[in-house]
Amino acid sequence: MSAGLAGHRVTTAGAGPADRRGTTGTGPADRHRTTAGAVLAELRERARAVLDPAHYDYFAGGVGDEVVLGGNEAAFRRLALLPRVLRGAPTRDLSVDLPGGRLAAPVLVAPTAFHRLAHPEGESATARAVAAARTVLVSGVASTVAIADVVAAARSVDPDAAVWFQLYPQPDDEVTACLVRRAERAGCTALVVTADSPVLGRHRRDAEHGFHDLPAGLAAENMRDLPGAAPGALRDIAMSPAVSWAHLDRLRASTSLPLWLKGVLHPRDAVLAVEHGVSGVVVSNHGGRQCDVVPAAVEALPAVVDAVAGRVPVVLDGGVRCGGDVAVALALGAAAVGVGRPVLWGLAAAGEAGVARVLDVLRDEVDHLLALCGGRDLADLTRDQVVARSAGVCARCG
Ligand SMILES: Cc1cc2nc3c(=O)[nH]c(=O)nc-3n(C[C@H](O)[C@H](O)[C@H](O)COP(=O)(O)O)c2cc1C
Ligand SMILES: O=C(O)C(=O)c1ccccc1
Repeated sequence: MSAGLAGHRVTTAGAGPADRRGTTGTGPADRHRTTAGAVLAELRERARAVLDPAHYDYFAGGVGDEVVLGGNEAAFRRLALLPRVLRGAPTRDLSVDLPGGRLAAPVLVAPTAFHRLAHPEGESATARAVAAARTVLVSGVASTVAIADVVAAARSVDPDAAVWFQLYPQPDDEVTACLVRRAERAGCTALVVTADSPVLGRHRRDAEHGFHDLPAGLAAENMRDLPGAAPGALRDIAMSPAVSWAHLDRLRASTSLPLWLKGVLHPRDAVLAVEHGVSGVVVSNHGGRQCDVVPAAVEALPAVVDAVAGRVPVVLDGGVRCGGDVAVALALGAAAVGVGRPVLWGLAAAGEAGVARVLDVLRDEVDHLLALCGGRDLADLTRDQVVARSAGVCARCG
């Protein structure tokens, strides 16, 4: 890496894999001019400009008064990292092994619905970008491309690409079982069960736009040809108000795939999840889309990490918008983070290349931060490095 600085040329030896890439539209020179936060904000604005306002607000919006929506990002701004010094390493290893796949960098793509609202190629474009970045796509049951085609798109880029399948347990066990078989047959390498949605959150923005249905030609393609519906017909994705640990047990018994539980905030639920045989826990408040009274995801993280006590990995999603957010979450004990909306903005703004850019700037910024914090690999980010900061210090967010 080299940069002109006050008339001098400053060179860093062995700056690591970041500088050998450049396949995703963010060349080394570009990296010196911008930040992940600025890139993600710009992509969001481009997405806002190209999307139907109802679709933009479906993606952007949250539940209730959107307290938690804003709180996820705000909570990261209140945390700072204390670097360790004189612990240098010429290169860094950002990879992480999780049940269900290896990530080249600790950022996976959280499940979000209806990617074809953002871009005509929908989840296929997302899957190709994620596979090229050698991380994991958690593909939602509410995808507008069938899961078999999502996995095929990922494997067209990398035959070893890992795609996980997210599902809501359906009130009819037979329907749930059929979805699991579909994910297995497609080649998914893990299942993610979302537990924070026994009922749907109430989204004011959707109500104001009258946005309740997908436009003609788009559908939740995984919901075709399921038990209880006519051939070719679509079933609705149902929420299950009576969902219980027994549903999780049946799911656990029905597949040999690693099972993740997503939407955990209470440490005792994390312990129960481990006792019920999950392979991993996702600390998440659904990006502020379900319950508007909960803490920020990063605020809930440390207690869950402590409760799980290393028995399974913990992933966090919600409000991750820059490399610093990733580093803070990892220092607090997350094995990796998920990003939701930034991927939708990249997809809407520039399709596959836009998603690639989101993943690339985040990975590059984490790599740079790890170097600044004296880390050789992600285990070198530890909780003692996280401290509170006074509010209002981020130039971007105020
Ligand atoms: C438009 C949208 C759709 C979502 N759909 C799902 C879904 O179908 N299943 C699920 O488990 N989570 C869903 N989520 C939640 C994400 O998986 C994730 O928890 C959240 O987006 C993370 O927050 P972030 O957007 O701030 O990164 C959705 C989020 C958004 C924004
Ligand atoms: O919009 C969401 O957040 C979500 O989780 C969902 C649930 C059902 C269908 C589509 C998306």
